[in-house]
Amino acid sequence: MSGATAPDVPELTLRAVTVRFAGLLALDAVGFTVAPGTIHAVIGPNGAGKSTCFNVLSGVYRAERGSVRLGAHDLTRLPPHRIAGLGLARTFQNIVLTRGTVADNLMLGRHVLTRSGFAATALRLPRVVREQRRHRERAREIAEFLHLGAVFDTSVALLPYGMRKRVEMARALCMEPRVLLLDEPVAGMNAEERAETAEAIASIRASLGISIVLVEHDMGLVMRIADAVTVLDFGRRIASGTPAEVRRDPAVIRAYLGAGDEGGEGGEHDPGGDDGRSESPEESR
Ligand SMILES: Nc1ncnc2c1ncn2[C@@H]1O[C@H](COP(=O)(O)OP(=O)(O)OP(=O)(O)O)[C@@H](O)[C@H]1O
Repeated sequence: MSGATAPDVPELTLRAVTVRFAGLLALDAVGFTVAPGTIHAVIGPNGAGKSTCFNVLSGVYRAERGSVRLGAHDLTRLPPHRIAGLGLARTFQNIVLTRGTVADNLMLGRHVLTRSGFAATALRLPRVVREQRRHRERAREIAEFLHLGAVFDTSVALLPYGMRKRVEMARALCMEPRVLLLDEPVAGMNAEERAETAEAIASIRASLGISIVLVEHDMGLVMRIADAVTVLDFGRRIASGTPAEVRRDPAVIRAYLGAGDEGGEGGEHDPGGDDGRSESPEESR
């Protein structure tokens, strides 16, 4: 299913990560490994700890205990910009880009890779101009890869919601990450936009061979494109395995039915179990 893994994509490992907010254990000794070049989904009912996990990975929150490693690098105590510099790029759940053109936003993603300092840039030295041109060409390639080539010079404010979210994904890809962290990439999208985004995520993995960590409520999407799934509930890892394995796991079914009891129907938060109540991956296609 997956294409070749890029040669410099290392394993990403969380070991026994614990995060506490004023006595509440948001993550309780959670661990999992993202194998190079795979799509690894982190799922669970509301409040399970998914966003906390994401924020630990990207350096926004610091683990009280445990560790995060990317190959030989210990990321546990690094600030977000150092983690980004080591090749972890993230998208944000609630960001909706409103300013500049698609190109402007993608060039922001290239910023971490820009060598020229402020003075050289201000003076527009020839090597700076060459470097900028190279970055712009690469940004255009990435835009085309995500079917944004036709709107490269268009203001993002004029684009439909789903496309803006894809610009956000392209911006993260412009950082040339080895691991891409996607925080609810299809939240708020209609069915057509969801399908396009699922296709985009699968082709990022297949064509670029990078690892993808996906936090997502849309179970149809997770079951369809993830290689491995970690399930959290109340800050604990309650299951892990392939999509087929976790959707059959009694602890997972129990966790989601519990969430369904509190919040009405299981709906999109349902794991797609075999009990007939669930939205199956096939149904949501
Ligand atoms: N900054 C914070 N301060 C205090 N409590 C927090 C903070 N962030 C998260 N929490 C709590 O930690 C627990 C885990 O929250 P988290 O947002 O990680 O869950 P989630 O699985 O992402 O939920 P959702 O699906 O609703 O986004 C929840 O009980 C939440 O209220």
